[in-house]
Amino acid sequence: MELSVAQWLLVVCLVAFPLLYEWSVSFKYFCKMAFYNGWILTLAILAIPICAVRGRNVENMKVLQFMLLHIKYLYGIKIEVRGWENFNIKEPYVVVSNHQSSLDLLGMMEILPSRCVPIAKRELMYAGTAGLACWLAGVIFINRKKTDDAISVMTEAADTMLKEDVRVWVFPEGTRNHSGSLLPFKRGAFHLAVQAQVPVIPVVMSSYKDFYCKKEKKFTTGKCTVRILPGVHTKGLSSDDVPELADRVRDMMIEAFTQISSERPGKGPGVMH
Ligand SMILES: CCCCCCCCCCCCCCCCC(=O)SCCNC(=O)CCNC(=O)[C@H](O)C(C)(C)COP(=O)(O)OP(=O)(O)OC[C@H]1O[C@@H](n2cnc3c(N)ncnc32)[C@H](O)[C@@H]1OP(=O)(O)O
Ligand SMILES: CCCCCCCC/C=C\CCCCCCCC(=O)OC[C@@H](O)COP(=O)(O)O
Repeated sequence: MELSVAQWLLVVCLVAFPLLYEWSVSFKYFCKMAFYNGWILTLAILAIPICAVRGRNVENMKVLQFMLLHIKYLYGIKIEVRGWENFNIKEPYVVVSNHQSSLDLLGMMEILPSRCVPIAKRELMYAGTAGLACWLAGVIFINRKKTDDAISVMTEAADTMLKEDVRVWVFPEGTRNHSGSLLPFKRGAFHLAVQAQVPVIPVVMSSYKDFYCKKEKKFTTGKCTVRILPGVHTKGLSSDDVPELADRVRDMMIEAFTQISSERPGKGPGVMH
């Protein structure tokens, strides 16, 4: 049997791809990340018409949550959640969490409370189908390059939280951080909570360094612990109290991060790049 050039190429690809995938840690990393983004963009195509029926509405976040929940199984990531009881508050609140990577979406979807929308950088709105799906689900977009704009969007959010019974999820580090600890906090989330006089609920996701490292191009299966900490009340606080509030919450989160990241013997939060 004679094979054509195209058939030879196909055979080489079919053999080479799995071999390369198994042998090269970084090839595997690129494939897994590309599939992660590609799969989310594809799921968004399905989510858009379902969400569009309701128009822009925070209830659509449930659709996205439901459609994204299976991804942890595709990647063999076990997520253990602790502190569910701390979400048992009927009123609105501000969730603040650490931000290591776009994989945080998995932990976020695992515990996302009802009627809760994340605050995201404006660039995400232009991420094709995912951006449109986020917009339809009521994600609040801020322009990080224009402080005044970002602040006025967040001030408006304080109003919306109370009027429409909405919770808000903020990454107070303001950017992804793989350093093995938490960056200094930006204060927007805490101004928001004080303006709306609602509690801040810190959420901490343990270090991914056992299974994911952007710098080493490593991405294997693994386990992540997500801890929901007790809410910190803001009743009676004013904007003068924001720096102290932000520092207090950050200290609580660093302590929890260090603890849940170093539970297995010989493991610590270490440095992840
Ligand atoms: C099925 C298909 C699915 C498809 C889609 C799937 C997706 C599903 C949805 C998931 C989406 C997830 C999205 C995650 C995305 C995460 C991100 O994008 S993180 C990046 C964006 N987030 C943030 O930046 C939040 C944190 N940032 C802040 O809080 C900042 O403070 C800021 C409000 C943005 C302003 O930042 P900056 O311009 O850098 O200025 P600062 O120095 O921080 O602040 C200046 C000054 O102003 C004070 N201040 C801040 N906020 C307020 C306020 N609301 N009111 C009054 N004053 C405020 C601040 O305290 C500073 O003053 P100070 O004296 O120095 O303290
Ligand atoms: C036609 C246009 C095609 C665009 C393709 C874009 C690919 C993006 C595909 C899927 C989007 C996945 C959604 C993941 C949501 C998580 C977002 C995220 O983690 O954003 C990072 C942001 O918090 C901090 O950004 P920086 O670390 O400051 O940077």
